[in-house]
Amino acid sequence: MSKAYLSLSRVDMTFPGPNGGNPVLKGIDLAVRRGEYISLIGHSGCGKSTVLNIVAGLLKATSGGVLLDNREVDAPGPDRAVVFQNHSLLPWLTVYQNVEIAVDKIFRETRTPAERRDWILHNLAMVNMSHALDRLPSQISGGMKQRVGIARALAMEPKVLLLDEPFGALDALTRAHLQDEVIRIQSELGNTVMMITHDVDEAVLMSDRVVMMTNGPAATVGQIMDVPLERPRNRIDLAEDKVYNHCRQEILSFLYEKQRKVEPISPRAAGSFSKKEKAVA
Ligand SMILES: Nc1ncnc2c1ncn2[C@@H]1O[C@H](COP(=O)(O)OP(=O)(O)OP(=O)(O)O)[C@@H](O)[C@H]1O
Repeated sequence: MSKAYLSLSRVDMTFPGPNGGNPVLKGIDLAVRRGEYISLIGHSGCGKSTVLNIVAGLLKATSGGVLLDNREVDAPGPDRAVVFQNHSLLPWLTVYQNVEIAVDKIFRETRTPAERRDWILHNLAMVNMSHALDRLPSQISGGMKQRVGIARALAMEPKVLLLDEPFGALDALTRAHLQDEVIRIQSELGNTVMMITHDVDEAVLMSDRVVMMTNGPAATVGQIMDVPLERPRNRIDLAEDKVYNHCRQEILSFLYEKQRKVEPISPRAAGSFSKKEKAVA
């Protein structure tokens, strides 16, 4: 593998708590190439968002470190843009203004107002939102809000795009549509992307590699799978593709055989189980 652009080395994370705290991550090692699209998949609560938040600089690892383009990550910064499952648009600003606020912050010193305006319009056009520039978030659909969030992230020209279940709250058709748009944009721009997902098909369809995490506590990287599918990828053709189905199978086997979890059927049936699932792996 060529030199890592983003690397996590021996990352441990223990949240404070009784009896020495809650060890969530243990010895996470991961090297991501420039322009690579990787997905993190694993059972609920295993620590995927914690990994992403450490890369974003929103959380500090208990030990170990993160390097991005040879610089240590120790705080949030504009070189890492995050898109969350539930959009984080400012409700009192229009679509245009929500992107403008990020662009002005980053490029105020280096680009003229006209250049910044063109850049905002360009990024909103890329996600097909040019028709709704003056609308407020309350006046657009969930899928449109996610598009604006993606445009805002892209407009920051981050070194890494961090996507935390970006399509998780969308209906199936909107989700498919937006996945295709992100695939197209990534192929045009060559972004380095780390995406969290629960969706096996989404992981295979979009990623160059899928990172499978073991169950917590003290979750780590259990397996990393290459997705050797040519790009551009077409979701309809892939349904019949042997390689695609093999990749799906590999993830399913990891999640439901090697890292199987038993979930209580209902709180009443759960008896003395804690709210979190009980791992039996
Ligand atoms: N700030 C925090 N303080 C204390 N514990 C936390 C904090 N953030 C996460 N945790 C705990 O760390 C564990 C992993 O959480 P995390 O959100 O990273 O998992 P996840 O794999 O992203 O889950 P999901 O798939 O359900 O979103 C959980 O047990 C959670 O309660």
